[in-house]
Amino acid sequence: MASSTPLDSSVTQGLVAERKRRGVGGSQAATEVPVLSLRRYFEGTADGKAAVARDWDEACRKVGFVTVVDHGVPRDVIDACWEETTSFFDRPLAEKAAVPTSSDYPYGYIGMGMENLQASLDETSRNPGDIKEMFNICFGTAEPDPDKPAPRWPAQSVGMRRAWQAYDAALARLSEALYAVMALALGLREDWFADKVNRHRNVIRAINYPELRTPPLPGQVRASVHTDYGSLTILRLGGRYAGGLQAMGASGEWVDVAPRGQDCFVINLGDLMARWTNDRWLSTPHRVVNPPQALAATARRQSIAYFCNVNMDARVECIPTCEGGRAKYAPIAAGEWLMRKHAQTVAGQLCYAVEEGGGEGGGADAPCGEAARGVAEDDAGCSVSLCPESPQRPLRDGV
Ligand SMILES: O=C(O)CCC(=O)C(=O)O
Ligand SMILES: [Fe+2]
Repeated sequence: MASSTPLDSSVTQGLVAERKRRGVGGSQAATEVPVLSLRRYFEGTADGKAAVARDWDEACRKVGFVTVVDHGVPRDVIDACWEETTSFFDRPLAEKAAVPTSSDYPYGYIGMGMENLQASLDETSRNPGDIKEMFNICFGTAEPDPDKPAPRWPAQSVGMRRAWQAYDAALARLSEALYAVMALALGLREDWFADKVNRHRNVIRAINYPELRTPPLPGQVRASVHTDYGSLTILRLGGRYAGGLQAMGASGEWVDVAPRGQDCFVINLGDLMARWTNDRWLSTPHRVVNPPQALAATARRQSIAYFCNVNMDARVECIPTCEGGRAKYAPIAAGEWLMRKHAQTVAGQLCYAVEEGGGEGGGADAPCGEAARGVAEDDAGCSVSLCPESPQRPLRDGV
């Protein structure tokens, strides 16, 4: 089903025009996200691998999204991570927010309304923040990576650590297979990406989209329109209402990305892969719209995004097989691009403090140490205080 809403139609039209200007391809009407089985890749024959690579190439040229089945990630690993994540989000706000995102730790907890993904496309965006809360972690690799901060966990999270670590290991293996598929699809040696990801900064981002008990603010959605920043994103979707994810087609039409069956991952490419491939492959704009009004009060949604990020110092420049006569983008260091985009989406949002029950104790320190104002209560009786500079409103009263 394709749809568009008037509220963000100017953003959509801007994206369509900008992509036309850059000569970005894609289907005129991307009606469906293709389904791709990785079985033949894992079987290991040259023919099977080449067939998977061809299908991958076609999906990435036309849509930028692909649903992957036969992915090799054990079901119990996925389920354990999923359940630990739901339990985490059910905990009191003060516990969740005890590990906040900050300028020196770009992972951790990001609360309701604290991120506006649309600002990653347009820094001047003053949209209300997205209606979701998140917890992010980056495990890194066994290779030395001195600038990488160690993972920070909330208190009493032994089960969560174990489950998330297992998920990270399994998804990192899947990402290695996908980098090999991508290399073959681009006519490169199968291990072409290996030395660009041996110190990868893959991130698990768990997202809770709570039930909507009161109407959202005008223009406020679960996740505003954006493109992902890195190389690829491996998404697991679910909850009582798993719908809402939409991808933008070449003419600005919005297409529902519906997960097929239970055991699949929805995968989309990010900006660095579009730059690397000189826009042969699409970093497709997408968003998560709100559930229909009639379902909103029970429509809790959860997703776990696994963002595959290459080495921070990897130089991303047009892959020779993609040049086609002219490289469109200047080379860029992957880390620089990723951190710039992340900072835009939480600009002015990092200065929040949390106090349990409105009183003392148990709360996280305000990362910026500045006086805060604008307090709202969450379900667990916690209060969230926003920095005076914050351009966006606290949303605890909006959900
Ligand atoms: O939750 C989803 O389905 C998508 C989230 C997303 O696009 C993102 O966090 O980049
Ligand atoms: Fe995304």
